[in-house]
Formats: sequence, structure tokens, C-alpha cells
Amino acid sequence: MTADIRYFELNTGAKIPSVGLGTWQAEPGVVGDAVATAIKAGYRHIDCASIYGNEKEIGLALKKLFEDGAVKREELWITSKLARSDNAPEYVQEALNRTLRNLQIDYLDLYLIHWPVRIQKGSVDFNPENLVQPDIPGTWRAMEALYDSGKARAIGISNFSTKKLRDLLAVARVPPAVNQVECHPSWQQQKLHEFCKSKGVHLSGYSPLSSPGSWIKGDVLRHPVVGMVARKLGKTPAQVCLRWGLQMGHSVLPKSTNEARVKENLDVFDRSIPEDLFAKFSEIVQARLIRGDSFVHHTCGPYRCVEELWDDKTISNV
Ligand SMILES: NC(=O)C1=CN([C@@H]2O[C@H](COP(=O)(O)OP(=O)(O)OC[C@H]3O[C@@H](n4cnc5c(N)ncnc54)[C@H](OP(=O)(O)O)[C@@H]3O)[C@@H](O)[C@H]2O)C=CC1
Ligand SMILES: CCCCCC/C=C/C=O
Repeated sequence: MTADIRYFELNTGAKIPSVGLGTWQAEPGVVGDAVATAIKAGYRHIDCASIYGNEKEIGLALKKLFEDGAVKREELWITSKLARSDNAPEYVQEALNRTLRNLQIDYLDLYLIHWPVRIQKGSVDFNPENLVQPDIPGTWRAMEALYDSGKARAIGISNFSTKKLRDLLAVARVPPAVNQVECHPSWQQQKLHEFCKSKGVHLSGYSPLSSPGSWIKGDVLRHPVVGMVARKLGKTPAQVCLRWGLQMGHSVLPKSTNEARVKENLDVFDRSIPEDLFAKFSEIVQARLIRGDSFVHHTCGPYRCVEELWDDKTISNV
């Protein structure tokens, strides 16, 4: 196993940098500095979304970095995502244009349908009455038009189960390049991983540290297997989780707004997890952290329960 896994090649032929900076819950007032710190430290991939509410500040930071000559647009990989309230064919083009205006760029490297979920345009809260049946084939045709236009150089999906991905592949003219899903040593997505691999869809792992500081409060960084591997390799638990993702073949999107941790999370290319230690990760009990409970309801919207959202009868084996 070569230690240097800097890129993964997508089905478009493009190379996605293997470590991207996450920006969800990166607060206004600090997210711009985090992006600047990351890019100066060597990150070339920023994971954004309209729903994160911080694309304007990221755009300002990018503009300054370009003006100062710290990086060129073509050296960066910028992903953004179609919000749930824009998940309808007629809203897709304007949603992308809004994101491009906010980010102050003229194309995205990757545009994803954020969730297989639609809420009424203008909804801001989690009222279940706002949940609407999405027209995924229709939205995908609108995404394909963005791909054809060159404004989105790759298109993909996020939070799609194996079944939802299979259904999409059956109607897609342009196959999705990426499925961005929760993925870390305590939610390894084995079945989805195999399916994506068999179809040439790159799996990008979100919450690769299990989102420890947020309300999600995942604790994979404290798992004994992660700790043991970290001690043996002389790396931190976070670096071990990220390295595990890279060796699985996934790009990873750690979020940090702390300068030292931003740098720590990119320092994952000098050591591989050897096979005997890598095998230990199969002992880790699996549980999904981001269940999407707010997107299901016993009477409203298309999904009656989380098992229907994920097409999975065993959301967790805990
Ligand atoms: N498509 C989707 O639906 C989703 C996409 N995402 C994407 O994935 C990104 C990452 O996921 P996210 O849920 O943010 O969680 P992560 O797993 O990246 O964890 C982020 C948390 O870990 C802390 N942290 C960062 N680095 C370290 C470290 N080296 N050691 C210890 N703690 C650390 C951060 O705090 P601090 O900032 O203080 O360092 C923050 O609290 C998101 O930001 C977003 O871009 C996430 C969820 C859903
Ligand atoms: C209250 C439910 C929110 C689900 C998490 C959505 C995370 C999105 C990040 O991209």
C-alpha cells in the first residue's frame, strides 16, 4: 500500500483530491479563515453546501486567495450541494447559479443532490408538513444539463442508499460520479462501498471523524482499535480514521476551524495502516449517526421511517 493517496480518479476522468475541508457547522466569522488556513496548508478540496449558510464567506476567502496568488481556481476542487428546498427540476439551475455567485466562481468541480429528500420551497424549519415527494429522475436530468453546460464539471448525489443509487443509474444518461455519505470506522458502509465500486461511483466519506464536537457527538476517536493503531503508527486517532478512509478508497472530508487540527488532518500521507492492523477495523460495532429522522414521518412526505429513507432494515446493529 503506497502511503501517498493524494487523488482518486472519477468516472469523468477528473481527479478529486483525497482530503477535503468540510464546512458544515463552520461558523460565520471563522469559516473564511479556516478555508484560507487550509488552502495555505496544502488543501486543494473544499466541501461546501448551500444549506450550510456560509458560502458567501467562503467566496470572499477564495476571492482573496486568488487575488493574492495563494492558489489558482484550476488548482482547487470545489464541491457544493443542491439544497432540499431546491430538489425539483425547475429550481436546479437557479440554485447552482446562486451558489456560484456566493462562492464567486464560475464553475463547480462537483455538484451533488444533497439528500433524496425534498421540502417545500421557502421552508426553513423541520415541520414534517413541508416534506414533499422528490422527482429524482427529473432533478437528475436538470443536473445533467448543468454538466452539459460545464458549470458543474461533475455531478453526483449524497445520502443515497444502494437501492436509490441503483434506481438512479437505471435512468441516468450521465452516471453520478460521486455518492457522498456518512463513512468512518464505526459506519463503514460495506454494502454501499461494494456497490459503488462495482458501478464506478466514487464514495466520498462525510463525518470521517464521526463529528465529535457537534451535536452528533460521535466517539470513534475514542475507540480502542483506533487508539491502538494510532499508538503503533505514532499518529493521532483523527489521522488514523482519515487514513482508514483513504485506504478503503474513499475521499474524506474532515471539518475543522482550528488551525492545528486543519493541519493535523492533512498529515495523513506518510504512514499506511498495515494489513494486520487494518483487519482490526472489522471488529468495530457499526452504527449510523446521521439518521435523518427529520426527513421521515408516519404520514407526511415519501418516507414513513428511517428504514425507508435508507432502504435498510438494520439501521444499526447496536
Ligand atoms: N452530505 C451530507 O449530508 C453531509 C456532509 N458533511 C460534510 O462532511 C464534513 C465533515 O463532517 P462533520 O460532520 O463536520 O464531522 P467530522 O467528522 O469532520 O468532525 C468535525 C468535528 O471534529 C472536530 N475535529 C476536527 N479535526 C479534529 C481532530 N484532528 N481531532 C479531534 N477533533 C477534530 C471538529 O472541531 P474543530 O472544528 O474545533 O476542530 C468538529 O467538531 C462536513 O463539514 C461537511 O462538509 C457532513 C455531514 C453531512
Ligand atoms: C436535523 C437533521 C439534520 C440532518 C443532518 C444533515 C446534515 C447535513 C450536512 O450536510
